[in-house]
Formats: sequence, structure tokens, C-alpha cells
Amino acid sequence: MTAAPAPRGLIRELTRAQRRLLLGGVLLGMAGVVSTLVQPQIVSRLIAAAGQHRPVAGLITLLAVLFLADAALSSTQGYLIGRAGENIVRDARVLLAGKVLRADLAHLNAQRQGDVHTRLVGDTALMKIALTQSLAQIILNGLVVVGGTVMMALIDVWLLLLTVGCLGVASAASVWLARGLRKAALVNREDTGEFGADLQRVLAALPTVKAASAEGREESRLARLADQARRSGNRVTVLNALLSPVLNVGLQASLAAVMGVGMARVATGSLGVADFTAFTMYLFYLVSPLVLVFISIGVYQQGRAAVQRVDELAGLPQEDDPVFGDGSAPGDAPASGDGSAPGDAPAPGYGSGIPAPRPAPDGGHPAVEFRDVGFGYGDRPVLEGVSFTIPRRGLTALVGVSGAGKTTVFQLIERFYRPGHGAVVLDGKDIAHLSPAEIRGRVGYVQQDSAAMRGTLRENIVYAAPDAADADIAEAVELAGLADVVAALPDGLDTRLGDQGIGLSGGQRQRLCVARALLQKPAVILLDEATAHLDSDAEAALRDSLRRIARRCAVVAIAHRISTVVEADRIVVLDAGRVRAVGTHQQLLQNDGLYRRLATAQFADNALAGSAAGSAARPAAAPSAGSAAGPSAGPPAGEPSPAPSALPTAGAAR
Ligand SMILES: Nc1ncnc2c1ncn2[C@@H]1O[C@H](COP(=O)(O)OP(=O)(O)OP(=O)(O)O)[C@@H](O)[C@H]1O
Repeated sequence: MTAAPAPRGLIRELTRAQRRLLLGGVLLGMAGVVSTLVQPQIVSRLIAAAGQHRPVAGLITLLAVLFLADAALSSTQGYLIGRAGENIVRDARVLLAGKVLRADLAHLNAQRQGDVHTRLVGDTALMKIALTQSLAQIILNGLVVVGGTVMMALIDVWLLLLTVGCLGVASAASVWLARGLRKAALVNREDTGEFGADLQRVLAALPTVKAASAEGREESRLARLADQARRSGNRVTVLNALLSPVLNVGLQASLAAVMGVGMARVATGSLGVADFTAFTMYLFYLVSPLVLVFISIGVYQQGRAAVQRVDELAGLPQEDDPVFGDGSAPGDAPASGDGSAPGDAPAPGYGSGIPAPRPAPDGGHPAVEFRDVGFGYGDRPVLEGVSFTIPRRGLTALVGVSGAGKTTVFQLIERFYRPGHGAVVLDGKDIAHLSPAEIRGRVGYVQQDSAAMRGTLRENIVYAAPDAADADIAEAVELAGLADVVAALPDGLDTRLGDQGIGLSGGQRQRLCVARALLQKPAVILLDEATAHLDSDAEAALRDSLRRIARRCAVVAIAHRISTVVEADRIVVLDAGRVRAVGTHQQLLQNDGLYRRLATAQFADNALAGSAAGSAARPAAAPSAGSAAGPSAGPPAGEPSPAPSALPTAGAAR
């Protein structure tokens, strides 16, 4: 994963929030340790008292109380630590979900969705075990081991040295195994993420997989990845399986040695029976904590691999990270240009050498302005020296062959990506200085792939304006040409849609997205081939609506159909990432070869198909009053425009 380093102390922050539960758990656990360590001493005194025929009832009662206290303390400690663990998982998931939702798209797109999912769901759960249960086990059982060792030293140092000698070799081997375990666990987490990512890819394109009869191929591919995860999982299992036996061998050896040497010393009278019993009890008490310490170290190492992956995801660069650093406050108005009268010469010196915004003819600034914008995805340049303005009202069409950069222009207006050069200006403000919420509150965006989500039709429509009034919803539905669709559904707006809006046709989904954008009441509406799936009646109705809407705000359409383009107040022709021409349909027909070819090629196609017969050529719209930055075409020569049909976006038209 190519993410920036995680914010320092993320894990510390998550655990600090749970410090009361964690501290409470550890303190109770320590009380339990004391109660455990005292027990052999009481037993030793019990044996001594019984040997001397003294009363033992008090000692027996004390021993019973210690046993019960031990059990109560250890279960309460387990509960507190477990609760802290669940809280840490919740906090980590909420934090990561926020990071992913606000991540910079360029960086997020480089991640595999399934891997992001695995990190958010699976790795956070493993992280909980590492940060709470296994750490608590290491601390508490470690205390039992240390405390027990001290008590054993007080009873008989030579027997202790014998024990440590047998256990030392086994412990060193266990530490070595635990180290290997961490590396193996990291590989296994990566492999699991890989499998998740591929599964997600297949599920997202299931109809394509079925249509291509690729189920078998995909199954084999998934099986290969599952096998890869199994192999690395097996390495983890082997190391895990070796950990306890290695330690057990050491423990068994030390038990045998202690019993042999201890009994011999009891026989010679150099060690008392009571002390030998207490020593042996400590050794037995040490067995399980010692094994648990090493198992917990193993689990902790596996959890650390998950912590590393969670940390990386938390380090995803965020879209509101400051990257420009020019010292101006977010949302600063330009030093000049605001308040200048329409027609004033642009004032120089705005931002980093970028000319000041040009006031729009209707007062105020243009709705959108591109100033010498250059942009590429990674090292691949897509836009170069792009400059144009979009007036505050009217319909602007963006045309060009496929891959010219039209959608990229929209994505830069939304600031999904930042330009490498130049500025995108929204209502006189460089969007580099606006928050994502400010930008997207002013811009409605209907994407090419008509995004709809699982939920009701109403939830989908009000998604960008959750508090919209019913009357506004009804108006947006009407304007988007969705009213008949809603009326025909038994549950109307409360009809439930499946994933990606399953339950609606492609054209209906497009109208839903238009309604969603309209309801937002934006200053600028971006339509990316929003009528591509509509039949000609629905498209004509939506065009009428857009004409009405364009009286109130700026409508920018990446136009698929020439009928939309013909009606546009201005047309921006993009060619290989550059603005080639700006003008009306008539002006461009007259003066721009590429535009003429784009328009007439489709007209000819439709004429051949006989579909153009009934389509009367619409009179070209009057040239826009707004001034156009960038190349401009000359006035129309009064020649007839091609009949409304579809404008090709294929490179063949060039
Ligand atoms: N996320 C991305 N990562 C890398 N390259 C991309 C990405 N999106 C688009 N491109 C590339 O950028 C170029 C412009 O793409 P864009 O989608 O803006 O073109 P377009 O004019 O809208 O095309 P179309 O009419 O086919 O939708 C294309 O060459 C495309 O391959």
C-alpha cells in the first residue's frame, strides 16, 4: 500500500481513550497475581501447622477465600479488558471509515477496494486482540512468572537455578519462533487482503463475468489466491504449533529435574517438606502462565502485523490536507476583481501568477473558470493549458472525442483531483482554498455511470439534500422526468432499490441522478452524458427542463446527443486535453473542422439509417452573452445545422 506514514501515535491514541478500562483490568489482574502467589505460602504454613498439631481452620478458610478471589478477579479483569478491546475496534473502524470517505481520490483509487475492506473489518479485529487481550496476558502472566521466580528464589536458589537452566533454552527458542511468526502473519494478512480485493472485483462486475462465461476462470483465479492465503496461513500455523511444545519440553525437563534433586535433598534433610511442597507448587503455578506468555507474544506479533496495516490505512492522504501552502486563508476572495464593475479589465496578480477572475457580464464572477489548467493522472498528462469560462446562467456543452478529457474537467471542478498547474475558479474563488463541502454544495454532479445505491428511491433522491421538503422533491422529480416512473411504482418514492440501484432501468437511474442534483439547488450543474440512456421523448423532455433550469444556474453538459449541443448557449470543444474552440453550434460548424466532422459524421450516419427524416433542424441558439476565454470561433454564416441526433465521442470522427 502506497500511503503516507500514519499519524504518529494513532494506536496510542486509541488505547489512551480506553485507559480507565485497561488500567482497571490490569490492576484487578495484579490483585489476582498477588492472590495466586500467596497461595503456596499458605499451603506451606498449613503443612507446617498440621505437622506441629496447631489449629488449621483459619488457614484453610484463608486459602478458600484466596481461591475464590482469584477466580473473581481474573473474570472481572477479562471482562474489562474485553470491553476495552471492543471499544478500540469500534473507534478504529469509525476513524478508518472517516479516513477512507475523506481520502484523496488519487491515492484511494490506487488501493484495491477489497483490501481496504479487509483492513477495516478483519485487521481491526486482530488489532483488538493484540492491543488488549494478548498485551494484558503478557503483563499479568509475566507478573506471575516474575513473582513466582522471586518466591522460588527465596525458598531455594539452587533449585531455582536448575529450573531456569532447563527453561532458558526453551524460552530462547520460543522468542525466536515468535519473531518469525510476526513476519509470517504479515504475509498472511496481505494474502488475505489480496483474496478480498479480487472477490470484490468479481462481485462488482458479476453480470460481465456471467455474460463472458468467465465463472470458471474467475473461480480458478480466486482458488489460486485462496491457496496462496492458505500457504502463508499454514506457515503461521506451523510456527504457532511449535511455540507451546518447545516450551513444554523445557517445562517437563525442569519439573523432572526439580522433583529428582528436590526429593533427594528432602531425603538428606537439607530441604524441608513444606518448602519443597511450596517450591513445587510455584513451579506448577508457573507452567500455565509461562506458556500463556509465549502464546500471547505469538498472538501479539500477529496482531502487530494487523496494527501495521491499520496504521497504513489511517495514513491515507486526505483531500483537505493542505498542499498549496500559499498562506492565504481558505475561501479568500481574490485581492482584486471582486467588486469591480462588469467589463473592468482583469486585475493582475491573483494567486501564484494566475490572472484575476474575469467578471461575468451579468455581474459577479463566472460560475466556473479554468485558468491555464494542466493535469495528468500520475505521469500521464491529460489536460494542458485549458482555459475557459462558464457563465452563471445558460447551457454550456463540452464536446470532444472519447478520451479528450471531458470527464476529467468535471472531476477537477469537483476537486476530486487537484490540477498540477493553473487554477479552477468557482464564483471567483480558487477552489484550492475552498473546503470540499463548500465546492460540492455549489456544484451538482450527475456522473456518467448514474450512481444509485441500495435504499429507497426517496433516500437516493435526497442523498445530497437530506432535509429537502416534499414539495422540492416533487419538483425535482418532475423536472428530471421521473414523475411517471414514480407514479407507476406500487410503493412510489418508497420503492426499494438493490445494490447500484438495481430495480431501475439505466435511463431511469440517469433521471434519478438528475433529480438528486437538482434537489441540491446548486449554482452549477454538471451533466456527464446524462441523457445517453434516454429515448428521444424522455431526452426531449429533460432538455426542456434543463432549458428552464439554465435560466437560474449554470448547466454544463458533456453532450452525447447533438440535439443538446445545438441548443447550448456555448460549446467548448476539447481535443486531446486542450480547448480547441469555443462558440455556438453555427459558429463552430462554420469555423471548426473537428466540430464539423463530429456533427456531420453522426448526421450522415443517422440519415443513412433513415432516422433523421423526421428530425427538423433546430435553429441555432444566439451566441452567449458571456465572454469566452480560450479559442473562439467566428460568427455563424447562416448555414443549416445538422438535424438533432447523437454526437459521436469515438476517435474515428477526428
Ligand atoms: N482515474 C484515471 N486514472 C488514469 N487515467 C485516467 C483516469 N480517468 C481517465 N483517465 C484517462 O484520462 C484520459 C481522459 O479521460 P476522460 O474520462 O476525461 O475522457 P472523456 O473525454 O470524458 O472520455 P469519454 O467521452 O470516453 O467519457 C483518458 O485517456 C483516460 O484513459
